[in-house]
This record gives sequence, C-alpha cells and structure tokens, in this order.
Amino acid sequence: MKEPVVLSEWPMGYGRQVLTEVDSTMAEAARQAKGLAGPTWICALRQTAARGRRGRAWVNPEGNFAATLVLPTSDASEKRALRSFVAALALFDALVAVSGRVDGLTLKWPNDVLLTGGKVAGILLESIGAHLAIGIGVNLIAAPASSEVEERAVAPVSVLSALGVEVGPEVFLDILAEAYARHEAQFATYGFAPIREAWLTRAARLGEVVTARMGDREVTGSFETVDAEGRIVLNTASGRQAIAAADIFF
Ligand SMILES: O=C(O)CCCC[C@@H]1SC[C@@H]2NC(=O)N[C@@H]21
Repeated sequence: MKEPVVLSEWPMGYGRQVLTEVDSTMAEAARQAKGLAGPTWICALRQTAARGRRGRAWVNPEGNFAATLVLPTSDASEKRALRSFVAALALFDALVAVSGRVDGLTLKWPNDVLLTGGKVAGILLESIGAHLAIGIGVNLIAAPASSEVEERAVAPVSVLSALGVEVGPEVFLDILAEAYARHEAQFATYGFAPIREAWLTRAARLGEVVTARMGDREVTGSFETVDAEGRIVLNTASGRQAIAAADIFF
C-alpha cells in the first residue's frame, strides 16, 4: 500500500471544520451558512444520513471523504450550477496529486469523477439563499457494491482498490481545498471558458454514443461537447440537442 506524499497549503480566506459525526454535511451547511465569515469547508469523518443527487442516499463508510464547501455568492442559479465543473477539476487534480498518475481519471457530465471507468467521486450542489453548498463525496477506501447503486449506473470504485493508495479524509481535504481555491480563482477572473476547455480535455466518452435520461424520457446521441452554459450537447437522429439536467448512461 502506498502513502501519498503531497504537501499542500490551506488556501487563504477559507474556513476549515472537521466534525466527528454529522447527519449530512449538506444539512450542517444549511444550519451554519448564515453565521460563517467566508467560504468554509465542513468535512465529516462520519455521516449518518448522507445524500446524493436526485434524492438518492449516498453510501458513506468511515474512511471515505465527505465534505461540503459553503460558498457565499450573489451569482444567479445558472452560474452557480457551473461550480460543479470547478469542483470536478479540483477533484481531478487532488486525485492526481494523491495517486501520482493521471491515466484512468476522467470526468463524467455533469457531476462525477471516474477512475478506471468506475465512479470514485460525486458532487452535489444545493443553494442556501446567498450561499452555494458544494457537497463532495470520494470513495477513498471503500466503494458500495454495484448492487447498491442504480441499475445501469457506472459501478463504484475506491482509490484504494483501483490504485492501492491509502489516503485519509483530512489529508485529502487539504489537497482538495488548495486545488479548489485555484480553480475558483480562475473561474472568478476568467469565467467559464477556461474551466470548460479543461473539463472537456478530461471528459469521459466524448464523441461516443451516450443516453441522457430526464425523468421518464431518454435521448440517445453522440456526445459532441459541453456548451458555454454547461449543457451537454448530443447529436441525435433528430438533430442537435443541448440538455441542462439529466443522468447520463454509457
Ligand atoms: O449523487 C452524487 O453523486 C453526489 C454525492 C454527494 C455526496 C456528498 S458526501 C458530502 C456531502 N454530504 C452529503 O450528504 N452529500 C454530499
């Protein structure tokens, strides 16, 4: 088993909390948001009611990473949603830093990070008034069994099982926070364009046929790009379609 040797500096202006146990760091973010002085990472070593996207439960064994970044923002909802790309790039960099390798890591639209084709991390965005809560879960040491996730979903993997690297949540938090602050500064200064470019170079299944599911409707087409609004663009039998929100199946 390899231990990562990564030196990272906690980013200036960001708060840092590590809680032993909480229901969900998203719920904790909602409780604390108004009283926070600035952007703050709330990390939990244990969550008893972790949630994923679309109301799904998030399986969160101890040793995995669970945190929510509470970000004060006056951005409109369309711009807030683009933070999932910022967070995905930060996760990508943090995973490269701990593993020392880039091969096998890809980003799945809109909110997932894949490692050797399996889901290693997920991102959940929730607005809390004048704050955005960016929830991040990473399977550091354990991944749920395929039977525990939705049918057709990408199988979960862990950093430990895929790479043989053991990293603790607090070490990962410091690496991720530094990476996030870098990409957030880039987003604030230059907007979405460079984030989009960087995201696309890491995209899973670009140019390949994928299926987007929106409720009970499905659209299948070739994954052409992500547009300037962060929508996935599919070339389908009936033309080009830009989709703002969907689950993607390979
Ligand atoms: O469905 C997904 O892929 C998103 C998963 C997000 C899970 C994280 S763990 C930290 C934060 N707290 C939660 O309850 N959920 C998010």
